[in-house]
Amino acid sequence: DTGSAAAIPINEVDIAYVTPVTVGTPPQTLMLDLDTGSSDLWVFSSLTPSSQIRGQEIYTPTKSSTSQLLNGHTWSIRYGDGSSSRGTVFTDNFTIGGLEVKSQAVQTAQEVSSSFTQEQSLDGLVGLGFSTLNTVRPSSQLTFFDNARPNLDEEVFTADLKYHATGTYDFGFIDSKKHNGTITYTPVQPSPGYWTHSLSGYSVGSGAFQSSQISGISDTGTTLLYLPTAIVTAYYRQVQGAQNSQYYGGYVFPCASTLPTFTFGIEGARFTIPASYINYTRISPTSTTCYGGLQSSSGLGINIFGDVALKAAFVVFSGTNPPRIGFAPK
Ligand SMILES: Cc1nn(C)c(C)c1CC(=O)Nc1ccccn1
Repeated sequence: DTGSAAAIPINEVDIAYVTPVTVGTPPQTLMLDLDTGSSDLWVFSSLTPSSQIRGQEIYTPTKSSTSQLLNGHTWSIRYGDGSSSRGTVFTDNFTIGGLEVKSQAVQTAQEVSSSFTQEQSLDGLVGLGFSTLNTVRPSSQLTFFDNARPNLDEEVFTADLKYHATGTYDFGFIDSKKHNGTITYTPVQPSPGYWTHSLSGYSVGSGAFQSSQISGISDTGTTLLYLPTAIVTAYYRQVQGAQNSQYYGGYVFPCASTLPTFTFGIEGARFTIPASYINYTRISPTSTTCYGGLQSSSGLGINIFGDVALKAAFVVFSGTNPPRIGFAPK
């Protein structure tokens, strides 16, 4: 089997991407954020207090003839940015881009934090990390990818995220039309459950490539690129008027600044992030101060290769044994 579905930016700065999925019988369509940085599949639902819903579509298990309560099971997740959700669990038929998993664990939210309520175009998440991270108790549940894997033509899914445009997620095949040239693979450390791998180094603008192993996670559910402070200060040193603002919680600069590109290495391959991706957003609609798409990871305890980096490549998440991740130009 294979599947292919759109990755649609939810706002004009690509803060997140959503993908249409269907749950239940007859199918209920929701727009979910496919997130390689977590492993819970949760949705806004008929069990979510209406005070916490602002325009999201919901899954109503009682309207589905194929839903089954997973008795006595609950879940609770907190993301690195402080957002959270929790609730109960049903199993039901679940499809992404024509690929169906029967009896997928669908985690129904009974509480979501304010940042999820405020994200009106996001109806939940599909965790595509390793199932070891799943928070359902007393028995943890498998991700959509782990459930689909035995039926997939190839044990892979790919992310082709785009800057200010709709891209695709493919399951079970590598679409050669979506990338130019070779896919460079590098090993993934599957513990504790993120797609953890190393960059082989970086360069700023036309500067020399600095070889250094930088370990981090490729996370489609995180907007920006978070790297060690030394790298980030070297980058913004090239930007007139840039500063690390306590007030705004990161590097800001005059929107009219000319930003350098940022290049990262995967083994011997090089991927260049255009300056436009790093000129992320104005700090407020009328401001001439802009917030950077490259920020320091020092407070996070982990480096995160989020959408700002991933949209510069065609990315193959390979569930083979051992797992690996591949990057190709596009
Ligand atoms: C670890 C981390 N620290 N900080 C500042 C960020 C943004 C992260 C990553 C993160 O929280 N990603 C996320 C959030 C909600 C849903 C899915 N993914």
